[in-house]
Amino acid sequence: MPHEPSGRLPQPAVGRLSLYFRELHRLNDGGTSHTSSRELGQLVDVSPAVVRRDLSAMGTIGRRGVGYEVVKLIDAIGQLLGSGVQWRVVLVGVGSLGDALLRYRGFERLGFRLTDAFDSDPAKWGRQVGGVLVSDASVMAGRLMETRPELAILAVPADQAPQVAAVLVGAGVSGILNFAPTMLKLPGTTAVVNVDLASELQRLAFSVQNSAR
Ligand SMILES: NC(=O)c1ccc[n+]([C@@H]2O[C@H](COP(=O)([O-])OP(=O)(O)OC[C@H]3O[C@@H](n4cnc5c(N)ncnc54)[C@H](O)[C@@H]3O)[C@@H](O)[C@H]2O)c1
Repeated sequence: MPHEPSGRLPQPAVGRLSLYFRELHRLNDGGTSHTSSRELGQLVDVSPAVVRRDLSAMGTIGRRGVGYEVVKLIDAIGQLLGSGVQWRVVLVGVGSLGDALLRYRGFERLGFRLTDAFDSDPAKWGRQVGGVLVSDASVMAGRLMETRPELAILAVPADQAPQVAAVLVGAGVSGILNFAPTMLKLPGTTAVVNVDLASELQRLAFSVQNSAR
């Protein structure tokens, strides 16, 4: 489970910390040991003052003339965002999107381990996708009681999403990353993040259209 202070951070700050985290990994992979609020700010397109404020809110202060130690910052942000621990993640719906997500190798390093995958299509049962076994969705509830994933990725058609989400919640899943273009009505204790790619494209088109005028 994530460390307690993350609950007190405003969502925009959590979003920025996640971006710093990504860029810090990139710097670390490239052999950079220290960074500055100016460099991090440039990488995620915010001002150095915002970077300093976000990092000091989590108790990390850069040293004048030296900056921030990349590895320590990765560790501190990882702990705060819950990536310092392993999360078990189940994926439901192994279609075009689910298949690509199962094959994506970037989740593991952030502490997200895809443990199970389920689909209602018998043609997919028994397949290994990205090293994860795809099973019959009708046995999902029972299986999840054993593997106890904390998080779920929902990649089923929109009309199927509410009932699949209800089964996930019933099996004790605490958070759902929902790719289906529909709003899920779930108990308040279940966290939901909706990723609606089409509406993001619409927002982008709107920005382009309005900045062109
Ligand atoms: N593919 C994309 O780029 C993309 C982009 C944006 C949003 N989405 C959304 O993500 C979701 C998945 O999209 P897709 O393109 O992978 O669709 P898809 O039709 O290729 O795959 C959906 C999968 O879900 C399975 N499924 C259906 N009902 C199920 C159930 N009750 N339980 C378990 N599995 C079930 C199907 O058998 C299928 O394998 C959709 O809601 C779609 O609108 C997809």
